[in-house]
Order: sequence, then structure tokens, then C-alpha cells
Amino acid sequence: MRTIERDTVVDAVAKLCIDANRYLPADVRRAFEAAQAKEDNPVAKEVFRQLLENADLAEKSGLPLCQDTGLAVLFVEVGEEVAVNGGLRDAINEGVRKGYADGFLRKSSCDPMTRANRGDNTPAIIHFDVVPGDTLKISFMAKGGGSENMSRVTMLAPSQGYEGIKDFILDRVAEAGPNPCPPILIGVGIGGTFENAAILSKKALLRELDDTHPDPETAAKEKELLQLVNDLGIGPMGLGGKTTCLAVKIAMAPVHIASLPLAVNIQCHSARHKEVTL
Ligand SMILES: O=C(O)C[C@H](O)C(=O)O
Repeated sequence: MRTIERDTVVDAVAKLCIDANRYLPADVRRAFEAAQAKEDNPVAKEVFRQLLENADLAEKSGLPLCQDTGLAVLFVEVGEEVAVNGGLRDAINEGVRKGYADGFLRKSSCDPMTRANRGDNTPAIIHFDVVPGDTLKISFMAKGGGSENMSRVTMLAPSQGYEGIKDFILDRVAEAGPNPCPPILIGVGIGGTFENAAILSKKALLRELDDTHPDPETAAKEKELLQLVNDLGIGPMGLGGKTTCLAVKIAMAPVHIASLPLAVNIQCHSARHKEVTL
């Protein structure tokens, strides 16, 4: 059994929180540049210019990309042969506390009823997965309120199939309009159970924007859905244009014979996430 010191995890998580909120991922920057070149609408072009300028300013100044630095969502792959001194969950929460304080990131976590701010952006939302090996892979995502509010889970009838899935996604994006700060990323969770679909849809957002799903049929659906969403014409920041969405990522799981759970998790254009393996 390998042991990792608590401080190693705390420092690594703190750095993930700060870096993810400060540096636009390289794949997102490439997507902005490609979209800017493709847009004919001068307003849409200008929005991309401003988004790229915002990313440069954040990098140079050390300020976050957006005032909404999100709830801290972490997907953690824990090797069966690794342990963390003092406990992994506690170390992750301490890392979030440190990252949000040291990076001067807004603390958005509050009591759902009294709305009293908890002051340190904890507890983090942590999804653990036990895997073979002796390493710890920690993926951090800053999930802003605006885009999370536009996300939905539904239980379709199995007979609704792919057509029902398509309709639900398109209706959701149309209804969301400018609220999730387009161009968005769409994570789609299909199958499993109610909660499983929601987690799959969020985890799908961790994929590289320009990767291709290993299953060719699913890859074709991602491409088709991206085109259909972009045909809505909502455009960057909802001001019209060809680029409403940068990528659609699907994750699926086997399902009960009577069910077809579907989750649509919308992420804003900044798509802040970062990973580390310890
Ligand atoms: O909480 C915020 O700063 C704003 C929010 O992310 C929003 O999109 O309205």
C-alpha cells in the first residue's frame, strides 16, 4: 500500500482550483479561435475577440476568468493500493479551502435555506471511483451557477429513444438561451439511474473538446447534436451567430428495461477544469 502525505493532496487541489479558474484550457482557446474565424456576424466575431482578450487578461493579471468561480466539483479516481494520511476527503476539502483563499476566488457555497455563505467554498462536491493501481487522479471542475441552473435531468419513456433525447436537448438549449453564457459545452448522460445519468453528464464535460468518442455511432450522434444545436443560431453570449456550442459529449450506462434516464449538463464557455495524477 502506498501512502500519500495529506499536504501533497492539499497543495495539489489548491493549485487545481487556482489554475483552472485563471487559465483558459488550450482546447477551449483553439475552439474560440476557430469559431472567431468562422463567424460572419460582426457581433459574434467581436464576442470571440473579447473572450480571447479576457483569457489573456486573466493569465497576465492573475484574476479569474469569471467572477463566478463556481462550486468545486471533483472526480477522483482512487487506486486500490493508495491511502492518504488523515483521509482523502478531508484533504480535498482543505485543498479547496486553501485554493479559493490563496487565489482570491469568490466563495459561492451557501446554505440552501438561509443562504448564509459558508465562507470557504466547501464542502466540495466529490465523486469517488475506485480503480486498480496505486495512484490518485484528481479532476477539478469549477461549476458556475448560471450554467448549472440551465441543466436538467428527465426520465424519458424507452420508446422515445434517440428522437426523444434529441428533442429534449434542443428544447433545453433553446430555453436556456443566453443564460449559461454560450458558446456552451453540453454533457449528455444517457442511461443508468436518475442520479447516475446526472453524474455521467457532468463527467462527460471533462473530455477534450476535440476528442472523438471511441464508439463510432455515439461519435456520429455527438457530431449531429452539435450541428443541430448550432443551427439554433443563439450564438456567442446569445447575441446571434453560428457558434452556440463548442462540443457535445455523451456518456452512457446500461439501464433498467422500463427506463431511459437523460441528463443534460450545460457548461459555460470558460469550461474551467484541470487534472492532476499523484
Ligand atoms: O453567480 C454569478 O456570478 C452569476 C452566474 O454565474 C450567472 O451566470 O448568472
